[in-house]
Amino acid sequence: MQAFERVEVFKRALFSVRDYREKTIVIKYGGSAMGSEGQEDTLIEDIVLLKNSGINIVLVHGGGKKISEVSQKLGITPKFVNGLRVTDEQTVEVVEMVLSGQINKKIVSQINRCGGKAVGLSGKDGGLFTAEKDLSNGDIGFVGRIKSVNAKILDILSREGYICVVSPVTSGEDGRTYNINADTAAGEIAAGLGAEKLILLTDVEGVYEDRSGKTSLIRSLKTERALELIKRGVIDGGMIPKIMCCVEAVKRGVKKAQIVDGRVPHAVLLALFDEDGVGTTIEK
Ligand SMILES: Nc1ncnc2c1ncn2[C@@H]1O[C@H](COP(=O)(O)OP(=O)(O)O)[C@@H](O)[C@H]1O
Ligand SMILES: CC(=O)N[C@@H](CCC(=O)OP(=O)(O)O)C(=O)O
Repeated sequence: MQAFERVEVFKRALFSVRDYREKTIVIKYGGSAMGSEGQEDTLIEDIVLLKNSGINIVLVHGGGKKISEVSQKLGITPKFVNGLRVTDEQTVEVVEMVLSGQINKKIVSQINRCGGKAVGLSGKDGGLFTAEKDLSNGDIGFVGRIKSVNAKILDILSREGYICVVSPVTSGEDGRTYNINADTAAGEIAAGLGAEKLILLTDVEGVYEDRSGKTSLIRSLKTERALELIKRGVIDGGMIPKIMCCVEAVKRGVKKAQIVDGRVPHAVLLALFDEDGVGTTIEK
C-alpha cells in the first residue's frame, strides 16, 4: 500500500472513532464464532482498544455449541425450534453453568488480562433483565422472553470504565431460571441502551441469498426484505433469531445492525471502520 493510501486509512479510522466516541456499541459473540485460531485474542484486543478510545462497549455472549457438547455428554440430545433450544429442567442447569459460569468468566478474565476492566453479569445481576416464559413457539420449556432491560446498571458500569460482559440467562418473575437466546438478549440491550450499532459475530460471512455459494452474500438488507427471506425459508435455523433481533433493534432506534464473520481476526474493527467491506448490514 502506498503512503497516501495508508494515510487515507488512518484518517478514516480517526474520523470513525470521533463519530463513535461516547456512543454505545453492543457486540454479540456467538458460540459458533468462538475458538477459531487466534481470533479470540484479536476480539479481546479490539474491545479493550475501543473502550480506551472512549466508545462504550457491551459484550453479550452465547455459547450454544458448548451447551450442546456438555448436554450430549450428559445424555441429553439437543433440540431446537426456530433456532431456540428446547430447555427442560436439566438443560437449563447446563445452560447456566456453561454460559454464566464457564464462558462469561473466561471472557471477563481475558479482557482483564488484556488491560481492560470487565464485569460479568447475567440477566439476574442487578436485575438486568425482567423476563417471563416465552410461549411464542409453543411450550419449549425454560426459554425466556425479556420484558425489560435495566439500562441504568450498564450505564453506571460503563461510565466507571467497565466493559460489561453479559450472559443471557435470567430469572423470571416466578423465580425460575430462564434461557434466552443470546442474539435476542443483545438486541434487547441495544434497544434499551439506544445503541449506535449492534454487531453480531457468527460463523458465516453474513446473510446469504442462496445458501450454496459465497457469491450470494447480501450486503445490505431492509427489515421488510429480511422478514420475507425468513418466510421464503432462505433464512433458517440460528439465523432466524439473529435477523429478528436486528429487525426489532433497528425498529426501536438502533441505527444499524450488522451480521459479520466473527472467525476473521479483528472482525469488530472491520465492522466498525470498514462497514461496507464486511458482512450484512440491516437498516430500517
Ligand atoms: N440465509 C442464511 N445465510 C447465512 N447463514 C444462514 C442462513 N440461514 C441459516 N443460516 C445458518 O445460521 C448459522 C448461524 O447461526 P448460529 O449457528 O446460531 O450461530 P451463532 O452461534 O453465531 O449464534 C449459520 O452457520 C448458517 O448455518
Ligand atoms: C433459548 C436459546 O436457544 N438459548 C441459547 C443461548 C445461547 C446462545 O444463544 O448461544 P449462540 O449465540 O452461540 O447460539 C441456547 O441455549 O443455545
